[in-house]
Amino acid sequence: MDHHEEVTDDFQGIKVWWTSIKKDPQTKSFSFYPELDERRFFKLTVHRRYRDIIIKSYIDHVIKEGKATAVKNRQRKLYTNNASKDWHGWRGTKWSHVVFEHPATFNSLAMATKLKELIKNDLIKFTKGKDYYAKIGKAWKRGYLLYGPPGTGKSTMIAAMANFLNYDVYDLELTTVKDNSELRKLLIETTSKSIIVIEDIDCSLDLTGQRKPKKEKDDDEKDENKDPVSKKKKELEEEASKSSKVTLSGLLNFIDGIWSACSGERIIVFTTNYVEKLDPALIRRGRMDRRIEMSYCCFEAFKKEKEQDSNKKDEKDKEANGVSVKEIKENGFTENGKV
Ligand SMILES: Nc1ncnc2c1ncn2[C@@H]1O[C@H](COP(=O)(O)OP(=O)(O)OP(=O)(O)O)[C@@H](O)[C@H]1O
Repeated sequence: MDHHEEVTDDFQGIKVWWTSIKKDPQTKSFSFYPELDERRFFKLTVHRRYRDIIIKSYIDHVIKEGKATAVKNRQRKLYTNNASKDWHGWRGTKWSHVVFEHPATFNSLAMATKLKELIKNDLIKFTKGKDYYAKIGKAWKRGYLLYGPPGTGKSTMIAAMANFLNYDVYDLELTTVKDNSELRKLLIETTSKSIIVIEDIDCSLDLTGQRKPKKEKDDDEKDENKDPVSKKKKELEEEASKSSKVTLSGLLNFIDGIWSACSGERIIVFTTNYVEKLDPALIRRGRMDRRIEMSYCCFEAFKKEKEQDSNKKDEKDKEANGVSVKEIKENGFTENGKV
């Protein structure tokens, strides 16, 4: 707002006036930073008879709305953890970030509408649950397990969740975390209003809690048939990996423990392609509040996809010829709704 600009607001039928005021410095001393000497404030004017209501309720309401708007307008971030050798030194940080700009939304996600609504309601309930979690004495956190074959939209779902809630995303790569103590330090540094993601949990930790990089695991079978040099190299690598461990119990304890001590809302999402490989302790209720199966899309979801494709095609055709294409071509479905 400019100097002396005025806006009005309405609160429970009461009209209030806000005026922006700028005051120049009283002293005539010379300053290299003149703008720091300038004083700006807002004057609130209201009829005398509403003074009590405005002081008791309106000011709180304005502060709350202000905070919500700041959260909505802030640039969200996608964090990835650095290896511990990069944590120290004057430029050292535990997490690196880029601006999070994934376009996925629940609208663009091809999935049964009922399930989408269920997830959205669950998320909304969670964000409004501050008092509830405080009352029951539990950390304000929620765990989701997304499982299903590759390419069924698990990562897309996480992006849609982050966009829906306006949360930051922490992509925690466990294969670069040496031990439980490093994991603890990383988790403590996460901020509230964030989603912590551990993708392909079955590849990052095996059932004994030992780390194992995904690529290594995929190559295991091929390596068996290789020459003795490769075999020896693999043995040495395995030895090295054993000396640095993030255990499953460590991970679970931190999730349950650390965040009870930290205030603020956090969601943790695990993804896996092989739910049957996971330790039941990881996926029991209380640790993973919701388990969501991502599968090849049902009829409803497929229809949505086709509609979107058709809309995109419409736009393109309009650009090219000035005519719209209405027809959605028939596609093959099986009777149980899977494609
Ligand atoms: N249900 C879906 N709705 C919209 N797009 C989808 C859906 N499923 C997959 N896709 C698209 O397919 C691609 C792969 O999806 P995504 O990476 O989310 O799958 P994933 O289950 O996380 O795979 P992986 O297990 O290999 O990590 C993305 O480009 C995404 O847009």
